[in-house]
Formats: sequence, C-alpha cells, structure tokens
Amino acid sequence: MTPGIRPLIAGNWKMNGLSADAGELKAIGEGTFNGAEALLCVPATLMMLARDALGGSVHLGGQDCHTAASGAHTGDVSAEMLADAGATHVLVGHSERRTDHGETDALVSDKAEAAWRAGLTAVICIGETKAEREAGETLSVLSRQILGSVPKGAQAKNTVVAYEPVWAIGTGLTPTVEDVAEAHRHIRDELEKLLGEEAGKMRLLYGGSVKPGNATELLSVEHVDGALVGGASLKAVDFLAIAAACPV
Ligand SMILES: O=C(CO)COP(=O)(O)O
Repeated sequence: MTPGIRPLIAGNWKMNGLSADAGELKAIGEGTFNGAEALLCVPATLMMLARDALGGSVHLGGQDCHTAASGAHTGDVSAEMLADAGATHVLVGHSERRTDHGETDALVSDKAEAAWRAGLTAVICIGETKAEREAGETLSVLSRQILGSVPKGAQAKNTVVAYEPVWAIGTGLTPTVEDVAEAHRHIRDELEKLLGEEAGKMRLLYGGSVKPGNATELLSVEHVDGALVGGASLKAVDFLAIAAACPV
C-alpha cells in the first residue's frame, strides 16, 4: 500500500459470464469492500445487465476499447460506447490482448488516450513473460512497456497501472513478495521519470493468481495499491474475501 492512496480492488471476468450470472453480480454489488474502491470489468455483452445488478457501489469497466469513437470496425467496441453503457473504467493492454491480438505498446497508449477522450479511467496492464523473467529482463521489460504504453498525459485520476506477470496469470503461481516489491518500486520510479509528481498518487495494482489465501500478503507489499483479479472475481464470495484482506 502507498500512504494516502485509496486501494482499488478490480475484477476482470475476461470471456466469462452469461445473463444467468446476474445473481453473482448482484452479490458483488451488495458486498462491502473494506474501504477500498471496487471495479468489475465485464464482457461487453453484460455491461448493461452488470450496471443494473451492481447497483452503483462497484464501478463498471470494459476489458478493451478501440482507438476510434465510432466507425467501420466490425466486432470492436469504442470507449464512448462503454461509457454510454455505464462504464467508468476500461482495461487496456491486458497481456491476453497483447498475445491474442498482437497489441503493441503504441496501440495500448492510443487506447488509453481513447479511454480518456470518453471520460474513462484507463487501467494500463503491463508485465513480463516467463522467458523474460528467466532471462533477467523483468525490470527492463517493465521500463519499455511503461515508456511505450503510458501516455505523457497520464494522471492519477484517469490512469491506473496494473502489473500482471504473464506467467502468474491463471496459473496459481505468484512472484515472491520481494519480487512484487521490486517490480512495483521500479514501476513507481519509471512513472516518476515520465510523469513527475503525479506518479506518486497513481494506483499500482498487482494481478496474477490473486486469491483469498494470498491477498493479505500481496496487498500489504509497498506500492501495491490494490489487485486486478481474474478467476477469483467470478465468485462473489472469493472476490469479497480478497477485498476483506485489503489493509486500509
Ligand atoms: O489476468 C488477470 C486479471 O486481469 C489475472 O487472472 P487470474 O487472477 O485468473 O490469474
């Protein structure tokens, strides 16, 4: 945690969820988040249902946006459309987008600016692969991704940075607390070089196999200002247990 920063507990449902899951959304909306802010990023098909089921106490987010506001881009969703459906946030540059759709740092940066244009907070995701970690390149990869994916106009009120080591996503593996501390300290330092003082106020989330059982440990690391939770956000009881572990 960083003194003075209110933590953010964010969920990412990825390509999961049907209208039959409205009860789970309602249970998340009725939950308490231990003083943290809460965000749930749902598939585009569930935006409006989630907006109503969450009931306003949990922010609603998209999982990706196009750079344009509208136009001939079959299958894509714009930041303006997400805002219109009730979103306040959008993930950009998730590793699954970078891998599945070949998204580059430059594109991710453009998507963050598109999010701001629509009045959304961009949650910019970065993180190294297993091969990069094993080659000792973690910190240099994070530097490169920050420089390329975080636009110069980033402010604490319109940007969150999520560190998600690719090898920790959906695997049950997590870095040691020392490794998380080193990565987050490095991210803060790199953001400071890019953005100056504003970087000190920006939320830095950790993501990758966050579960109720490891949340206390991960969330108490310095410069970890919340979590980005995949699998464990699909069940309200687990997501709320993670929030309950959040030191405030
Ligand atoms: O990718 C993630 C969140 O965006 C993390 O997913 P898991 O929590 O399932 O590892």
